[in-house]
Amino acid sequence: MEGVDHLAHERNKSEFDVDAMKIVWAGSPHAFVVSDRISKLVASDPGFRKDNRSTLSRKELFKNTLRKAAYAWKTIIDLHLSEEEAAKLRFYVDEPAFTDVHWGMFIPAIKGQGTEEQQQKWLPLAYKMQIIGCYAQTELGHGSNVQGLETTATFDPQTDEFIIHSPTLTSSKWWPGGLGKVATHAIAYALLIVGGREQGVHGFIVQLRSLEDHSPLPGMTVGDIGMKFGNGAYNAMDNGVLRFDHVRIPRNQMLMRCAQYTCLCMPSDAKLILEPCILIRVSQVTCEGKYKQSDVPRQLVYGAMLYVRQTIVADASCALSRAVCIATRYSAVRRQFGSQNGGPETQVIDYKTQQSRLFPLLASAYAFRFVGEWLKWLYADVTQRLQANDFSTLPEAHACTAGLKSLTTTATADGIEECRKLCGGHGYLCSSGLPELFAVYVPACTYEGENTVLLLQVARFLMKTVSQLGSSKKPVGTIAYMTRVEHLMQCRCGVQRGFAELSADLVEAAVAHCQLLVVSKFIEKLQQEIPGKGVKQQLEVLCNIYALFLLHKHQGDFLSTGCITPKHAALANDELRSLYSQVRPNAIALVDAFNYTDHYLGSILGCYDGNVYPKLYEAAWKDPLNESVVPDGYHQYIRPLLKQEIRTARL
Ligand SMILES: CC/C=C\C/C=C\C/C=C\C/C=C\C/C=C\C/C=C/C(=O)SCCNC(=O)CCNC(=O)[C@H](O)C(C)(C)COP(=O)(O)OP(=O)(O)OC[C@H]1O[C@@H](n2cnc3c(N)ncnc32)[C@H](O)[C@@H]1OP(=O)(O)O
Ligand SMILES: Cc1cc2nc3c(=O)[nH]c(=O)nc-3n(C[C@H](O)[C@H](O)[C@H](O)COP(=O)(O)OP(=O)(O)OC[C@H]3O[C@@H](n4cnc5c(N)ncnc54)[C@H](O)[C@@H]3O)c2cc1C
Repeated sequence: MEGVDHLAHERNKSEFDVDAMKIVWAGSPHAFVVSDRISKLVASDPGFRKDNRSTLSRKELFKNTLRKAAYAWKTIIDLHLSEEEAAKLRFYVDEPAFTDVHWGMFIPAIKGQGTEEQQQKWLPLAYKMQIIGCYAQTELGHGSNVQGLETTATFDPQTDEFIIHSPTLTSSKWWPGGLGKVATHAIAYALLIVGGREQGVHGFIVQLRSLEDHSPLPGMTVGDIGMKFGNGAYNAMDNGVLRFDHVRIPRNQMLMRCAQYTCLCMPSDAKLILEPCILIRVSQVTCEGKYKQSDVPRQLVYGAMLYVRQTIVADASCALSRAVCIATRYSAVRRQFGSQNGGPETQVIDYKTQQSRLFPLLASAYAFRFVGEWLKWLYADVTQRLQANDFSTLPEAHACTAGLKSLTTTATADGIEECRKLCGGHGYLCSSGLPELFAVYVPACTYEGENTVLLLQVARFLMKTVSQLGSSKKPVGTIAYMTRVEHLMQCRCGVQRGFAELSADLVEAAVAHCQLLVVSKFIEKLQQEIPGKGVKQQLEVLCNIYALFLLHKHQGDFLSTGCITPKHAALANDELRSLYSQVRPNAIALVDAFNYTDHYLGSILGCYDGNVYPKLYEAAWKDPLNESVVPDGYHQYIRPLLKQEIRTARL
């Protein structure tokens, strides 16, 4: 029944102002208007169609992505879209592509690490897409261990050039998105050697391909690294391999303004303005071949990763909310068992077991949204401090971005898979949208810092803080709570002693610290004024679910450390069940508040009108396998079997 809203009765049950919640979710009235307009623009344009993606071969998929990227760019130019609108358009086009890395890493790296002259030269080209960039850090042999990178950049004072070279097989660049087939330029990271001395890893702008015919420049061996997990949309991304054979680049292509901090201003209407505004020179190679290093922390060389990690945290809530929207709508449509006197069966969303798996994920989507907002603020704050030569909060900012990137991406990847299971058998169909969402999302647990490696960084920061608790240096900001934890105050541990041996436990402590951050930022959000009938109440319920679910899941830890009694644990569980009942009538409206179009969701199970079965049935007939009634291969392989002619058949 086309045009009928099968979820209307669910929407009528809701107890809060959905439109007001949409604004809370978007971040501001302005952000909502932009997001709403651009998502509808993309959804209504057949040029951005994506429902046929899963049937394409890799080559077709890749070419289709190139077409879409070019079409998106044309749309951006023709409609004179602002930077903010253009970013939203790329988001809603929802196709992993070289453009993600060009806009998300290449440009921010030049903005942050490039000198004024480098920015003036390269940024206009990159903004107009007259050059396309990638971010080439990882190598075949080393990803996590950045200091272990083997590519060399040796300064030649005779010619005022660097010689970029891959001395070993393992030094081949491996993984960078966009590198394989598209990028014309790279920010390549290499071990700097000046006057025979190694000076650590630095970034260099290197042209890879001719701007005339796209052929690799002399000394470059470059290609794609092959098919990736899931056979789905991420294969539209040309993750690449690159080997340098004594490639020469001018000295002025070393990124010498090493404070990679891009100023991120958020005025009250939360309109995002990205401006490069920090000028701290960490290191420099002069034409005489002198390496000059200033006394600012060398960690500033990792600033690009800090920036991208906070964008990944913001993105986690988008991916998780998308999966939760699909699973919630489908759970309200799907009925199994429980028919009374020939009446309808029970909606699976009414089963307590379904609620106890689904609603904590709904709460997590909101929780990650708000902690992502806060992390943007933290990043803006550390940026301003660095401007004033105040490096004191850099370790905290690193711990927060690394830890929250790890926590939110792990929970989101697991959550998407749980949503697939919550949809039963139909969740396994590509037309549910969930297999592809999982395949595209799950590498977020690895890229931009493998999640366990990042948690070890948080653990190291926590141990350092604990070791200083008795000193005059009082912990502030996100670690201020430590002074209130008595047994921590009595600890006298060093960072190194026993760290490796206890690292598995320390990683758990790091997760707990990050969870505390998520919960406390949700609570802080609720302390703000939140307009709209019933909106704040709904968020309070979700916040309590998030916190109590964690307490329930980790009650063993809470009980064994004496933080709670068995009675508390039982009370928490009772309260959770009651909170699930409070969410139930509002569940559909709470996912409607994400304001996702059917195009963006890309899921028959999650479609707005809940008209699932006719759509599933119709989609099945569109599968290429159904183009003929008798399949190709019948005469060759099936008939001989059936006719017992298999021994004589030519296979
Ligand atoms: C389809 C896409 C969908 C969604 C994406 C959404 C949004 C993203 C937007 C745009 C991105 C576009 C596309 C994304 C898709 C893929 C792109 C992927 C790109 C990449 O993966 S690029 C490669 C990333 N690589 C890494 O992250 C490597 C991880 N390793 C490290 O960071 C370091 O090597 C490590 C582990 C920190 C170790 O450093 P080191 O060797 O120096 O050792 P130490 O432990 O001794 O540390 C020394 C000291 O420095 C401090 N520190 C470390 N890092 C930082 C930092 N970043 N900032 C500040 N300080 C740092 C550390 O704490 C130590 O301090 P201490 O001495 O203890 O005081
Ligand atoms: C889809 C995708 C896109 C990517 N895009 C890019 C890109 O555009 N540019 C780019 O430069 N790179 C890119 N990468 C590479 C990515 O950044 C690295 O894969 C990532 O940093 C992890 O490094 P690794 O592969 O060396 O993992 P490894 O470090 O080898 O991890 C393997 C295992 O070892 C463990 N481990 C490693 N070190 C430690 C330790 N010290 N203590 C305890 N355990 C440890 C890890 O926890 C993990 O379980 C991409 C990767 C993927 C999957």
